[in-house]
Amino acid sequence: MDDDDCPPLAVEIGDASEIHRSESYGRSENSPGISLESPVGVTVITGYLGAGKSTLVNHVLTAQHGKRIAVILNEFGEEIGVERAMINEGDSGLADPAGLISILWLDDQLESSVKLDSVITVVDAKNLRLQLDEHRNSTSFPEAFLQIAFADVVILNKVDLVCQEDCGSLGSSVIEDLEKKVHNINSLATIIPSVRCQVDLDKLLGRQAYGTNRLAHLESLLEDHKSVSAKSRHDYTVRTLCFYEQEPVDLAKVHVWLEDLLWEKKTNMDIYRCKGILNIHNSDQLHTLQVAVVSGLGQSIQVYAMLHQRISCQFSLPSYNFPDTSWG
Ligand SMILES: Nc1nc2c(ncn2[C@@H]2O[C@H](COP(=O)(O)OP(=O)(O)OP(=O)(O)O)[C@@H](O)[C@H]2O)c(=O)[nH]1
Repeated sequence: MDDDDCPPLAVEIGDASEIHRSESYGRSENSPGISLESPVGVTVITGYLGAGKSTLVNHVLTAQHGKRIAVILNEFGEEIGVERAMINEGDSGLADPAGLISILWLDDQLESSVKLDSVITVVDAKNLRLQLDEHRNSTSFPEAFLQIAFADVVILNKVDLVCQEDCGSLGSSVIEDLEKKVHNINSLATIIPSVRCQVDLDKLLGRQAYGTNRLAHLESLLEDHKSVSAKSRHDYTVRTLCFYEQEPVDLAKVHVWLEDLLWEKKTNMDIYRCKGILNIHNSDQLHTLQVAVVSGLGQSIQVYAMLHQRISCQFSLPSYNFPDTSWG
């Protein structure tokens, strides 16, 4: 197995305060004390046709935030650079954010000048239901699933079209229902309802969703979704599933488990994204886990989270059979 093909390793957390000092969302003249050496954060904005991506970009570019922002447009049709690399991944490459994530999420040791910060998916509140329903008679999932599965933040845009006027009780229940649909696919995504993507940019930029050292953030994210569990064993959509283990785990066993799941594909499922925190035997440090996998088309699954040995997965099979989680 090449190094590149190796399963992801849990990363030891060093002195967190030290790490935070050297990390930033890009370089800002208004951020004294931030190292000029820190990589520039890259936020990937994705979403279905017409959902409001350009509207969001315009908002980001015109809002007063003191950050210096560059936009790279990846429009369909101009086969250059990153886009060509993604097209070569397969015919869904353009709308599936996985290809772009794999290009931007680089090993720290490569000392890249850019760093993947987070994936933001804009969805159209009016059409989301239709877009998700498209898969019913298909063997693969429409892009809408993948875009939500990879999202750290989902902007539920155009809520004005589903709740008229002041968004009374009927409107809010429609929004709650849509939020539920999104969380069924990806329970760890932060959902922000919006009109014309008018979202507080502090909630979008600099999230460090792929950071290996934001322990408190990751822990509270996972804790909030502790209740997510394998409720339905018959579900044909992409979804999230959680595992939780009380006792410290053996890192080697976790590696084998991940290998079976991600590389050997013993479950015959595709994994998109894993996040987690591990309490390892004989280690006085907690370990975090971040995985993003570029998968092919077809049945899909997403292992998402571990909280002290808790893992959640999004999956798409009529029944599932995860490798035994005896990590102790
Ligand atoms: N009613 C309503 N219209 C919106 C909202 N946000 C965006 N729009 C409109 O929706 C249309 C599509 O918005 P865009 O921002 O161009 O969407 P996009 O995702 O960039 O579109 P493509 O690049 O074609 O995929 C435009 O006419 C916007 O003005 C919203 O919250 N409510």
